[in-house]
Amino acid sequence: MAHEQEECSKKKIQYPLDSNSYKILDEIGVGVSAIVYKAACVPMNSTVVAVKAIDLDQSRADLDSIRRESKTMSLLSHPNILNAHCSFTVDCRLWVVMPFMSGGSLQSIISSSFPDGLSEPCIAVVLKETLNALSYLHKQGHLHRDIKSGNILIDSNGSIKLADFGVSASIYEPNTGQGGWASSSSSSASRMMLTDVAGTPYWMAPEVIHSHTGYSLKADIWSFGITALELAHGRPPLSHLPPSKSLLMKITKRLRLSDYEKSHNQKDKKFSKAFKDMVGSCLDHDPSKRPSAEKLLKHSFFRNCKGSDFLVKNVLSGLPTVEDRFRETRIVNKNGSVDDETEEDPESDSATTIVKQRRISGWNFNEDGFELDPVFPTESREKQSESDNSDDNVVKQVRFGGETIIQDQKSDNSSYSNSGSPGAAGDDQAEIEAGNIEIIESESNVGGGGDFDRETVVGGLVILRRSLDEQRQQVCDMIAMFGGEVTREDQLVQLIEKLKMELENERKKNFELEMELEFLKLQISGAYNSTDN
Ligand SMILES: Nc1ncnc2c1ncn2[C@@H]1O[C@H](COP(=O)(O)OP(=O)(O)OP(=O)(O)O)[C@@H](O)[C@H]1O
Repeated sequence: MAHEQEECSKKKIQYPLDSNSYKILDEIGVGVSAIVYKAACVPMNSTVVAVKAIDLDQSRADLDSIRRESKTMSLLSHPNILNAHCSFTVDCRLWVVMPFMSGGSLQSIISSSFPDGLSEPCIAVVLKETLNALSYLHKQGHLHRDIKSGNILIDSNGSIKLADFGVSASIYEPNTGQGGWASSSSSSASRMMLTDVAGTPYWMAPEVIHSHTGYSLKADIWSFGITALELAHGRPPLSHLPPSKSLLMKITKRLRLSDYEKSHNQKDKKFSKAFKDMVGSCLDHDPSKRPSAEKLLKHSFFRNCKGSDFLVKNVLSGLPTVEDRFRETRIVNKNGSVDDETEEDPESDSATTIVKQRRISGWNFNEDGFELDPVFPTESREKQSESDNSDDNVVKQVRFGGETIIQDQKSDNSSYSNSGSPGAAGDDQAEIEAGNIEIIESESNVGGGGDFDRETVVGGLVILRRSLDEQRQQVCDMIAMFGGEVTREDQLVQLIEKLKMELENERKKNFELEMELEFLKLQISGAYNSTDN
């Protein structure tokens, strides 16, 4: 297919815009919708470059927005930002030609050679250089939106560059083609808000996931904090779960303790107070309380930071080449990857204790443990639940597949005793897999003599069904939001639900009118009787 002329920075050397000028040497990485190659640019003395071939059919951004974005990015210039040499299309792929960073990404380094994370002085150098890039970007009014170690690249001399602006967006351009904007009366950059969901789930700030509230530059600071944890532990929090599940759990703000515990296995690792404090400030749930990139640079953690030579000695020396590392990961993945989305949770089917199945209403950064810690539903609710249990109540557990939900007979509205918030029953269903419904009695709570209260259980199941319907609706909305197709069946179910609601409203209206009519009739007959008398 014909190669199109694309943007190329005027100031830079003109790299050829046809694929024939590049000799592919090796595959060095894969992303969600791209393959990265090491290549030689033949007409330019076979200069080694990296070519990222983005599959435009799979990419969430359309070609226009990628073009606009790469044009904007080519105007940026900073020693810690990786600018592309040029880009052009080859069939249904966009080729982005960029400088080859021989060390590859920090993600590829830790996953191959530092599975438990890097040392603190090394992390400080990497993060400081990344912050330099972020501070510059933010000053120019740009969000990166995908800060993670996979997008931090290192060269043979230890220099660090932030890459991958595939999902980055400018907060000065009201329409980047990347998504919607929440209106703002002020043109101030810090107040501008983006509203679409972008980035990679594990690193996403809460406000990006709950995108209806809008988010801004501080979303990058959250991801920066998660990246710090990733570099320290070797993996970001919740990474033992497939991304979709981690995203869903953040949306519903619900985790199971057993899920959490699996990721929390490095308690003995020690980190400095300054590091913990710096990361903690980035992971504040309130974006306005997170420091700016510029302010972070002044944090004591970065005060006696070493230089790039330190990284050469302590990270790069003895490291296999980026292509060898990539080959290795491919072999490991072929022999059974732990990140497999279809991986079964071994605990989900086993009879785990109720404590393990306790719901978690959110997560907070724990400075001491240097991790995200689970937050349980408020104490008053827990106590209420405990006292209800001791009150000779029959507590039923409704089990869906591997999930157990404790149902309290005395609960006001037959809701679930472990709901974190009012009306949260719908949220609880996020992880419930449709399947065998089993009603069992809690062994520790059969004070009521093991009665089987059919009414309570049926009431609970009706609520459960309603919340499942709501959940289905939410999932459909999410699929649509991510550009996926909602099946015909789902569309019909949605239509039926809508019609049901309309019917219900009409019934309610009719009932009210009938009551009014009855009332009027009574009034008229009363008035008639009194005139009669
Ligand atoms: N310019 C480059 N020089 C050297 N290696 C690179 C370069 N760009 C990317 N890589 C390697 O290729 C890998 C994949 O990069 P890519 O940007 O496609 O994926 P990612 O950022 O890890 O994932 P995602 O698609 O989710 O953003 C990186 O982890 C890195 O090791």
